[in-house]
Amino acid sequence: MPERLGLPRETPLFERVALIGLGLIGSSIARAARHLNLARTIVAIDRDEATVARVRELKIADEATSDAAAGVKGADFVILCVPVGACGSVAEAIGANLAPGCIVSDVGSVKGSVVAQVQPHLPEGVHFVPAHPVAGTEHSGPDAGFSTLFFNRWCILTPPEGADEQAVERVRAFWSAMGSNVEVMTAQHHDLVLAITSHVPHLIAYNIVGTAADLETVTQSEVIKFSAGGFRDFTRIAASDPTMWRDVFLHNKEAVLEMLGRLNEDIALLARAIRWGEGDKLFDLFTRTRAIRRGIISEGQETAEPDFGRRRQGQ
Ligand SMILES: NC(=O)C1=CN([C@@H]2O[C@H](COP(=O)(O)OP(=O)(O)OC[C@H]3O[C@@H](n4cnc5c(N)ncnc54)[C@H](O)[C@@H]3O)[C@@H](O)[C@H]2O)C=CC1
Ligand SMILES: O=C(O)C(=O)Cc1ccc(O)cc1
Repeated sequence: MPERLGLPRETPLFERVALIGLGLIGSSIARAARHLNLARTIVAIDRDEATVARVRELKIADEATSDAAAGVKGADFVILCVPVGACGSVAEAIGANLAPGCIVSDVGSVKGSVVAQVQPHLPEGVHFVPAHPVAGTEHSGPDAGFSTLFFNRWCILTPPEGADEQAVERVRAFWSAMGSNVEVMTAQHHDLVLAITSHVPHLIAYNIVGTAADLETVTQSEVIKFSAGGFRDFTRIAASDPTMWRDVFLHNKEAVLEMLGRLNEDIALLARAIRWGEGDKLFDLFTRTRAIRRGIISEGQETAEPDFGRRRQGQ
């Protein structure tokens, strides 16, 4: 049974949850929150009128509007689900309308920059608990979301020093109820770890697919025709949302550049091993990396299925 601060399922964790940005992540939260009764009322806010209209059609929220300042009125939990580069302007637009005691959170893939952008716009008495669900896909928009996206995935909270403990626990309870494993760390540590585990891998995917497409000897049809195995996996990642990923790189610049520097050194060593026929070096590395993959699989991250339905029936 996921943690719900000891509340029964009939009692929502929050009264009025305002989600700003109803793309993949925001719409997944809306679906999960409704399915698991985490909010009495869900307010969907998106600046794009077509998205607001689609949210109404999908019936994944109780209210839908493009007016963020009006939409957050009376909310006890507001989650920014917009690209990280938009968090500051959204916080500025809603700041004056946030009720005292309201918890503001986000889902951004970068944390340090989001804290720096958002914090100055939050009035006294509003609690900020940044979050990052380490779960997603290459798809975007309100149709891409699904209620089980966060099940058995990590969600990292990066509360600033001196953050309200009760607010942190309520945000933890929200993500735990959606099936996430919650961990707390500093924003700076988060940005360093995610630079190597997520941001640089995406950059490599964008790069390799771009390079293959640019190669004059490899025509478009051959890239597609022979894209079995490794390259095909890269094309999935490289299909991820351009706005979101542009913002990630611009807002986690230092950590990404640091990790890219390390990566370049290691690639130079690999090139050298290939040039000089040092097969043992290649074999040793590939053996170590295979063990890492097998470790990930045996921890069940790739296989576990959510059981929201069974839980709901108390089984
Ligand atoms: N896509 C993924 O796999 C993951 C994304 N994230 C983070 O979640 C956030 C959202 O990403 P997605 O849901 O994938 O994006 P998305 O592109 O599917 O949705 C973003 C939504 O935000 C809206 N939006 C943009 N600027 C806005 C503004 N100023 N005011 C109101 N609405 C605005 C857009 O109209 C769009 O509907 C990003 O910060 C991203 O870093 C976190 C984990 C995984
Ligand atoms: O689609 C994939 O493989 C992802 O890696 C999804 C993803 C993208 C961004 C995040 O901050 C977290 C998860």
